Amino acid sequence: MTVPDPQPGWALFLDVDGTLVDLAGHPAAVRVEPGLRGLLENLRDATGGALALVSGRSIADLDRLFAPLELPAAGQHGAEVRTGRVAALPAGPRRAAFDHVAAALDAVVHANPGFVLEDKGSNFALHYRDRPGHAADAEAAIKRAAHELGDDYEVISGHYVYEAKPAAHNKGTAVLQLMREAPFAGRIPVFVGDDRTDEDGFEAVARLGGHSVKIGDGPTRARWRVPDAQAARHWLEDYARRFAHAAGAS
Ligand SMILES: O=P(O)(O)OC[C@H]1O[C@H](O[C@H]2O[C@H](CO)[C@@H](O)[C@H](O)[C@H]2O)[C@H](O)[C@@H](O)[C@@H]1O
Repeated sequence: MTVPDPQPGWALFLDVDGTLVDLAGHPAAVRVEPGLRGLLENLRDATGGALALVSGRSIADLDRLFAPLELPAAGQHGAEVRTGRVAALPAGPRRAAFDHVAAALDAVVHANPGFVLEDKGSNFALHYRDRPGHAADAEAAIKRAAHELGDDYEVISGHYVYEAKPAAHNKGTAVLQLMREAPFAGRIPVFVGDDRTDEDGFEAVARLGGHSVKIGDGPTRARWRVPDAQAARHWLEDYARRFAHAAGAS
């Protein structure tokens, strides 16, 4: 495990699936471990509020998952960003095209029992975890969806999932946006994540002179690495303990 020496004045950007919660067979089946909400509250206090969830999930989904906590967050891979309590979709989805694409993807799910569709508002995710032999079908369906949604949509892949998302936004653009605002501005950004989409976050914090921590194996642009999500959470617990009274430090 190689991690940066904990310092006061950090702003923390935390991925969710595979980082704060362990992966599960279905998006709704993840378990928020006892103590995780408390850890997030302690980290929020230790960073003077500069703690954000940066996820592929929608912000509404994050709020449901971590209720009653409503933290600063970036959802849908940066397509929506919230500081404080107001969420905004920077580029409103074209509803008619969205409804048509949703119906087409629903038909794909019906034809492929085991596929799971998430309509997140700006992004569509098509999960094939229960039909791993049919990844190509999921990819083709999401490619058709992205094509129909327009040139400004792209396809990304994650753990047994293909997603159609606005190309202009990613976890890196979300970090840069949050870092321009209080209470993040002026702090040293630290991004922790496990997945390919977290690489944009790693790159953004590197540009700002911050730290990037990759969970698990695999190629990465992150500077630091921990073996698994549990090790990352222990490291974050240590940070919260050390700087429990450092709110406002920068
Ligand atoms: O950026 P993240 O917070 O890591 O979110 C990425 C995607 O996570 C969810 O899907 C993944 O986790 C599910 C639950 O463990 C798992 O069943 C699925 O196979 C994974 O792909 C979420 O459902 C997606 O919307 C996020 O984009």
